[in-house]
Amino acid sequence: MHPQVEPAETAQTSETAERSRLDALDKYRILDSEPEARFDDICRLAALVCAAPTAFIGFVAEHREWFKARSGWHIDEINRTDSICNDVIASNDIAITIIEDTLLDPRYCDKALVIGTPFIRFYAGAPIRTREAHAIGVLCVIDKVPRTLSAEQSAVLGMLARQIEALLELRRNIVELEAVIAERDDVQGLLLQAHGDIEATLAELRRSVEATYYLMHTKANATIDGIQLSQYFDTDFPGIFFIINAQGCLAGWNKRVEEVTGYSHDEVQHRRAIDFFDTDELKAVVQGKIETAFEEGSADFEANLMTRSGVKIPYYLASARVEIEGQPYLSGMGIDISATYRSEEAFELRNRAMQACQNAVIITDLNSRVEYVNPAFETMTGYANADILGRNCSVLQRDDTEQPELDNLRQAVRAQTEGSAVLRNYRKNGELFWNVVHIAPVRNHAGIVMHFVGVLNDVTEMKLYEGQLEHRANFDALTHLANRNLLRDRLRQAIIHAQRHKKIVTVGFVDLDNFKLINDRHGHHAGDEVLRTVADRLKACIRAQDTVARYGGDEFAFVLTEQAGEDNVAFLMQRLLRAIALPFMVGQQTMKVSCSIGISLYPRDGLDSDTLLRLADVAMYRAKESGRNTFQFYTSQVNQKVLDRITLETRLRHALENNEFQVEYEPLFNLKSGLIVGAESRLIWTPTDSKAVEPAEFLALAEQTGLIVPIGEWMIHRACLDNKALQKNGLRPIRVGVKIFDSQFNSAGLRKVIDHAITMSGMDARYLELDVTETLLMQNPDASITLLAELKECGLQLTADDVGKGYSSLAYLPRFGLDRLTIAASLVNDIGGDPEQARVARSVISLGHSLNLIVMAEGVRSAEQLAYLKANDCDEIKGELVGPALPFDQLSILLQQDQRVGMA
Ligand SMILES: Nc1nc2c(ncn2[C@@H]2O[C@H](COP(=O)(O)OP(=O)(O)OP(=O)(O)O)[C@@H](O)[C@H]2O)c(=O)[nH]1
Repeated sequence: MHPQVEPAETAQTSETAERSRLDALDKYRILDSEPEARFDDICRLAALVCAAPTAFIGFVAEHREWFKARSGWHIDEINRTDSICNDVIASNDIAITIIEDTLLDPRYCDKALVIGTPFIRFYAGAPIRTREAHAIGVLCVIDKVPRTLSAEQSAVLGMLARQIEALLELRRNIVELEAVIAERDDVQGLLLQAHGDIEATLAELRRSVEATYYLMHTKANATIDGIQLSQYFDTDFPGIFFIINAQGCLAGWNKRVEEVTGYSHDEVQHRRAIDFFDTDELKAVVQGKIETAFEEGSADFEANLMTRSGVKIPYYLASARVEIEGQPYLSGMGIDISATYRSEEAFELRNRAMQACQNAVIITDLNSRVEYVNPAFETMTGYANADILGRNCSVLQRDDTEQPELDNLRQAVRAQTEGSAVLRNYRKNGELFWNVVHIAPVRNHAGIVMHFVGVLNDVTEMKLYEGQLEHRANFDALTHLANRNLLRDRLRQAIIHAQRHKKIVTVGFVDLDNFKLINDRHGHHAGDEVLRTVADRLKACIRAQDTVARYGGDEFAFVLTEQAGEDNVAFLMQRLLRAIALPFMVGQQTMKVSCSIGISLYPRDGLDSDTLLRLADVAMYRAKESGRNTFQFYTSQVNQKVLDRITLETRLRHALENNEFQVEYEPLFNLKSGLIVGAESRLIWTPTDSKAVEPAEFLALAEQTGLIVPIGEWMIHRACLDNKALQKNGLRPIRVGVKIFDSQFNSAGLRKVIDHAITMSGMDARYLELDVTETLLMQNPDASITLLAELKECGLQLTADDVGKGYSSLAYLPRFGLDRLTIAASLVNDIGGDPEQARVARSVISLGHSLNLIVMAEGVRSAEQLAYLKANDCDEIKGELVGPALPFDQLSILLQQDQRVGMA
């Protein structure tokens, strides 16, 4: 181990790795390339799916990050030192890098792009890697607010990065193929030349045959055996020349024969022609050729000549029969075709590179006529080589030639540059498919463009999938209406149009009234059905060119253009309210639902989409406050009221964590003994920065916002803990009553909350009394019966509050498993004033007793009321006459005194 040399080695290794990464990046020729539609599409889709305002595709070069495509950002490149993507590249991690809040990360909190435009708070980057696994770029989405990505969004981002890699491979294929095709063109030139040489050999052969005749006839005494013919053939011919006699032996030859074979004159003399060849098999072939030439007049063939030293040289050999002095001879010639062989091999090799390319390859001439397609092209298009050779490659578009992207390719061909396009092409069987096409000119060694090469990638499936993603990102799955994304987009477009043409845009915000109850009573499934019905009705009322959207939950919104004035809008709103309020069937049940609508107008109320939507929402709140099932235009007064409500809501949301709630207890007395038998808990809210807020003011808001559920839970815990504390102090045990609010009653998990409160406090459950209003119980009596039975299993006591106020529940009351009834305070109040109401109070007492329930009267203010209740056998009372609600300490003192209240 040499620890001291490690850092230097590591530095060197990373420097080498960086060098090869930069080399790999160069191979794609992507830096500073023209914008390309496909990269732009991917970028836009990444932003849409990840619901991010900005996305970009960046490539990290030596000193800079350069952006190939951007959505929602307008910078071409940044310094590498400012780049967050640089870290993604450096980590060489294949996973997506997510920085949920850059300001909380010391590596990024002071980066220029974090503290300045575009103020990156959230960053997610999927690396783009080469086939050798070098990270060269990143597909990123960024946001101005801290956040994260869902698992699905991460998966889509990764998949889009893979698409970019496939596009890059097309570019790299092109770069590699350009070289291959240029070499192939050069080799083809050599081959043509070699074939020309063979033609020349044959011509020379004819000449030599004639010359041999001439020689033999003019030099009457010449013997031809054993002579070197070169002296008679003063020629530049680079090949060998020979004469073979009837015995198959060399009778004459030129000097080249000895030079090529390495045999001396004497060795060549009378050597059989077949002795210049290697194997017996080959010798037999050559012998056959010689015999053919003697019999038929000529023969030619290719074979390896073997030299004296054993080297084999490929030769093209041709011979013709001649007669010399009445004797048959063969006059023959041969040329070395090693170079041709090599060229052919090279040609084959280049062809194989294109054949093996996974992407479809097409080579055309300068008039776009197809010269070559590889097997992948055949598989992709269904066109075999023979179908398409010589045809214009526009055959792939059939009649669909008006595609704007085709101009990119036409322009590239004209300018003899690279170009790319996303095209609708058609297979041989007529089926449409989507292609990414990248083309480039191919230059020969003299720099002249001879061909164009195109590489095609079938992206049909990807296009379909992207279409689905886009649909999902823009439309609501339940109702198929536009979602808030698309609505905002449409609203922005409508504003631009209205600005140009001096028109009005109407923005409406619709919220269903008391929709929660539908879910609670009939289940989520029925709720969904209601939402779908409302969506259909809204759509039916609004013109097709306008936009209706599901904004979220039970909220809808619409954007209307071309509406002439408020009167028309008001008329339409009335129609809308009526349409929504019509009864409809869900399963076997008839249902009704109403909605509240808020409206804002461009340009009167606001000039941008965010403001208009916010103000329509504000107006909708006002419509709710005006009693629901109505609409309201935005006005500044509306704004003030709603602002007050929103302020209150914000404070209420923090009240629990700020410990701003207390509980007070109103004592309950037994009418016979006069002793305290219970205490009714009451919630008090005193915000830290203001005076106490009236329960009437905040409880309704807590109900509407759903905050009542955690607040109610806290109250149950507090009441149990306080009551147990009294018992721990040795006081006589009493019941503690807790009112259950509507949302609490309907929320899942009330039983769990109660179990938890009882266990945590250690109080015996029988000292807990839950008070539920009769109205609430009767909203869905069957469901109430089930829930109350479940709650009773804990051992607690149940009281029906406000009995006698309205509902006639005689059939149900016995089935609720109650322990007590409380006579409605309004009835008690009327005792002494309205005899009829007093009689109703008396009936409630009899009814309770007939059901074996304890009956309590609340809100007792006067001695007269007390006397009446006592005379009619009411069991328990509370009210200002006998004692107000008290803080825990004072209740404790009161219990310590355990005084009887005079009940005379
Ligand atoms: N069935 C169903 N319910 C949903 C869906 N999305 C949200 N909700 C429910 O819609 C209800 C929205 O209730 P709110 O608008 O807050 O209250 P509300 O009962 O309509 O009362 P107001 O708006 O004050 O009239 C909540 O109970 C949500 O759980 C959904 O996709 N399907």
